[in-house]
Amino acid sequence: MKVLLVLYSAGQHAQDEPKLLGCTENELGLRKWLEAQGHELVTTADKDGENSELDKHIVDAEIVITTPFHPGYITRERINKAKNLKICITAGIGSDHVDLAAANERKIAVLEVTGSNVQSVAEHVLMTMLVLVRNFVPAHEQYVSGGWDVAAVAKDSYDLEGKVIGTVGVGRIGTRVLQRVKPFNPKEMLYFDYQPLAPELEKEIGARRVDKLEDMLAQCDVVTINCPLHESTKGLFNKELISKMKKGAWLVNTARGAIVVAQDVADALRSGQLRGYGGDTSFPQRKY
Ligand SMILES: NC(=O)C1=CN([C@@H]2O[C@H](COP(=O)(O)OP(=O)(O)OC[C@H]3O[C@@H](n4cnc5c(N)ncnc54)[C@H](O)[C@@H]3O)[C@@H](O)[C@H]2O)C=CC1
Repeated sequence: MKVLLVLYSAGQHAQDEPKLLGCTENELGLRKWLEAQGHELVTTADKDGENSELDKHIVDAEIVITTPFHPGYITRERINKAKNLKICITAGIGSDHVDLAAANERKIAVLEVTGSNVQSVAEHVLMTMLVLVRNFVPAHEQYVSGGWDVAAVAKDSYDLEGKVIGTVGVGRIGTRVLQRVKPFNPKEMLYFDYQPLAPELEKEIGARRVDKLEDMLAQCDVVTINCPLHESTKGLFNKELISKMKKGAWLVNTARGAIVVAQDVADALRSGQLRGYGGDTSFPQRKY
């Protein structure tokens, strides 16, 4: 079988740290094993534009593996060209870089490594909440550039303690976020999801389910987005939904950039409707 691996190139960093597996140099540690099984492995970082290596090799590849960090976008056009494609694997979580409808029509299986980095994301969410609420970045920038106007920093610096925190999506990451927020003594923790938490877990965490997203947003000081990007979450946080949030709330979106409308977030930050926004992903994912 021909396996096409689309990863970022790490250069010297790959040599510095051989455990940095998600790069073209270290190839997820797959080459030796795949070749021993008689498969062909093609690895590339070149994924954009019609003449990319991805476009060249997808034509006869049977398996494509890519990551959300340097995603090879598997569009309908590419799927149409990929006559032998049987499996798209996401070396991570979130397969929105694949046109799922087109893959489904062709019966191409789309698989991901469920649970693979959920702790890292939950910690990242907590870090982002603290950094935003504490007004850390402006304070840091001010200090390293030689200034120190303490009042300018202090007037916008708060604690997580006593705040209402809500998550959109309470799957593997959302649950871990709530578990990590709990020791900070929030006033309340809320969640919006189609699926309720198991009653014992809900009780253990001390979170409350809210049936309507808008109702949850109206109560939250901090909102964290932990649902997948799909047809009904694309552009979900637009001007209208953001206007339903509590004025001056913080929004943390480590899920996917396209769940928010970037311009509407920027406008809300300027108007003060949002006090801060923290992201971890953008759309399209920024090039290296
Ligand atoms: N920044 C990063 O590096 C990473 C980001 N992610 C993102 O986080 C997302 C969630 O990951 P997991 O928690 O592992 O997935 P999961 O499948 O365990 O949980 C997702 C939850 O979202 C809920 N959901 C789906 N649509 C919803 C909607 N419209 N409103 C509210 N809830 C909704 C589901 O019912 C489910 O409970 C991934 O799909 C991915 O986009 C995941 C890993 C790394």
